[in-house]
Amino acid sequence: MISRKQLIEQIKQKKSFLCVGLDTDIDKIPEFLKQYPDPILEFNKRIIDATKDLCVSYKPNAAFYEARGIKGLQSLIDTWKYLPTDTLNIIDAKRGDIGNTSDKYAKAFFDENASGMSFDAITITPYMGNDSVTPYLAYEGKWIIILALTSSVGSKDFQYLQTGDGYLYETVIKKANTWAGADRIMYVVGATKSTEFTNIRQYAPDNFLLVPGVGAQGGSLADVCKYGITKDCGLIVNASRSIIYASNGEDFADAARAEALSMQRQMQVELEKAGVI
Ligand SMILES: O=C(O)c1cc(=O)[nH]c(=O)n1[C@@H]1O[C@H](COP(=O)(O)O)[C@@H](O)[C@H]1O
Repeated sequence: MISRKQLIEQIKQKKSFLCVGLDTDIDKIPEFLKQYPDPILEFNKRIIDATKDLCVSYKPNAAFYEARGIKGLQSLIDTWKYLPTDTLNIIDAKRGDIGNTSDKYAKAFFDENASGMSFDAITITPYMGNDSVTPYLAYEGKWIIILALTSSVGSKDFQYLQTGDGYLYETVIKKANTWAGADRIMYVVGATKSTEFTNIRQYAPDNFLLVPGVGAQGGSLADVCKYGITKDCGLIVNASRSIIYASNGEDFADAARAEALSMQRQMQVELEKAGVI
């Protein structure tokens, strides 16, 4: 469990707002790891060991684990057990369903006694509304991270539709703000949408924004910070492939560290510029 205050402290201490995405793909990890009983877990452990002083968050994407069935679920559980307790550990599950089903998703990812996992935060699709979100909020201290404006090309299909109250993504933020405060809700905003950050900050001045889309998707960290950083930082920037697959040789963990270090250094500059540290 990690509170807003603890998250901000971590950011100041590590001079970083990096989230390392554990989108671990059996077809992309180094060959030599295949000798281990669970190559995915072995890969994740080494990535975590190599980056944990440089990042404030980890985000395994559930799809990469679920795609492997029972083996994958076990890797996810064991990865969760290995995650540091002081980082914000996000399950990127992008769930959303009617209340009693959401109850079960919340149990699956937040209740260690039920499932063997208890992440600090979960990504949620908001389109089924209030009752699809409230079951997660029943878990005290846990975060929900609502998709607002995604990094994907397809974001224009729905998120930019005019609702009469602005774009649909703006309506999502305004509505979700009535469900809980900035100590429980974060919003996903893609790094590829950096020019929208000024606008988004009007509706979400204090919320942390989870920002994927730098690295492999081409978003710019400098632009994200220019428009989105706040006095408390207010940003968690995710990179998955550009860090974890920086090399697919025996040096993969060192290469991941080098990539994470380069991002952390840029983040330190931005934190200093914004007066956060
Ligand atoms: O919710 C997310 O994390 C997410 C939202 C979004 O708008 N775009 C996006 O890329 N993501 C996720 O962020 C990660 C990005 O991975 P890389 O492009 O490899 O850095 C993937 O796990 C995506 O599923």
